[in-house]
Amino acid sequence: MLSTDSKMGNECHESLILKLHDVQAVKFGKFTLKSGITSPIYFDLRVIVSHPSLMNQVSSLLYQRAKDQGLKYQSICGVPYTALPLATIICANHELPMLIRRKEAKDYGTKKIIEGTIHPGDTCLIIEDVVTSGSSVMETALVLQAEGLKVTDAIVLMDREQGGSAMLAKRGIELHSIISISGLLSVLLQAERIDTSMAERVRRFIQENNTYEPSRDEEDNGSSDAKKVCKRKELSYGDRAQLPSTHPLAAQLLTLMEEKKTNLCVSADLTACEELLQLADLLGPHICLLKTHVDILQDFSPAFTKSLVDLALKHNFLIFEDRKFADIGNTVKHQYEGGLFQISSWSHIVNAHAVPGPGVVKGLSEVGHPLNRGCLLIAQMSSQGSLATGDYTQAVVKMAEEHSDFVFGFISGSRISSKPEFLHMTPGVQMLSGGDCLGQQYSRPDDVIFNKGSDIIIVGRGILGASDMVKAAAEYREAGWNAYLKRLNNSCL
Ligand SMILES: O=c1ccn([C@@H]2O[C@H](COP(=O)(O)O)[C@@H](O)[C@H]2O)c(=O)[nH]1
Repeated sequence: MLSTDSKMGNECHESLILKLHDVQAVKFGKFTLKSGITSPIYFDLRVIVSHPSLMNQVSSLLYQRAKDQGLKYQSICGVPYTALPLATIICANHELPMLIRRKEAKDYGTKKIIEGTIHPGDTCLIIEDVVTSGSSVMETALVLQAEGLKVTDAIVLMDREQGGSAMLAKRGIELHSIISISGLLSVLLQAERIDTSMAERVRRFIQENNTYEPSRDEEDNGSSDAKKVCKRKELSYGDRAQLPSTHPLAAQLLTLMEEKKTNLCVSADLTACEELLQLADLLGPHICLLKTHVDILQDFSPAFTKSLVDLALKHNFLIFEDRKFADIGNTVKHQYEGGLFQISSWSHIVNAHAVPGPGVVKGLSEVGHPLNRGCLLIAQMSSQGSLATGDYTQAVVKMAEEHSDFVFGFISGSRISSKPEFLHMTPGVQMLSGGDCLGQQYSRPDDVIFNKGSDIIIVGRGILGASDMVKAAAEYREAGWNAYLKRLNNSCL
């Protein structure tokens, strides 16, 4: 048993998930869907109308999610029918104007398709119970848009993670979900409502039945995000290692990635040194980087760092201490070089927030540059509500470019610099998108590497929480590498 909090996401909305199972809003077995496909899982959220406390709980979660996301909207519309009463509760409780979409226009009287007062130019928030392909949300959005309303976001109780979010994103609507299918399965598994074989069957079904089909244009160029950065033929990791402007440590990393055929960084968030060393030895052949949080180790000793460095040499990976320095230059110098951990003596890579200004990089560089160490700047974060966006992210890119003798890349959700000498590393990666209950948000390896143009996937609980960590690491490695190859093959001239 690992001493990590790898099952942390499981208590998320646990009581709600168990209640939904109690009232049979989620069922397991063999169900023939409208499309003719046989599914091992079935959702019928309509039943919750008979459970007022559940209706209240779901409505307040939907409202809270919009609030947490900082969404600005003037009205709310529920997708008919199940989400209609949910939208009503939200609007009544918070005195918000509601719009009702009719499924068919009345053939008498006003012939209206939307009931309520429409103010063209206003933003309307869509509420939905379950999203599979996203088509119901889209239908409602189109009707609202035809009336001159803006639709930028939709909140859904359950995302089946079968492509709805990608389809809606392509059409300019961001989908925010309360429960992901992965979170639901973990809770029901832990509560012994289902067994591992059922959970696996559902996971496989979800993965194999993605409804989102990228357009020809997307297939050719990556998604629209990737298209934005695809201005010339993409260089391979190996080619980028050879560029004269590439930092020597970045060159070493890019070279070993090419040699080992891996762009996987494992986030070894464990609290016991021996377990961490065992993990490094076990997963070493699959990874290019091992990321640590040395300050969560309960039994840290200098001997541990020596053993870790030996394993890095044995398996040819680099060590990245995710220290996130964020103080004035003089202080970070001491934090990096001294104290109990003496990070600069064993960690090839560290990272820093840009908040303090360039002094933080200068301070770290005074220690790290003579040792041939390198630094990543945190330009974006995977956590919900992160403030590292927009102009801040751009300012971080500028800071990196101005200190490229020490800074060689970013922690970011996507490629944010077009300079091939910079590396992009993305945390918040799991096989299924979703999140934990403390704000972590997950994207899939393919999305991160192929669509968003990042270089390295950072995976923690997706691997640490698996019953067979080596198998899981091999799967993430394959997914990340295949996405990279797909990107190379699709890059434009
Ligand atoms: O924006 C960020 C920056 C760092 N992290 C770190 O990555 C891992 C993610 O662990 P998971 O178990 O895969 O969620 C963890 O060490 C974070 O401190 C991040 O998640 N997001």
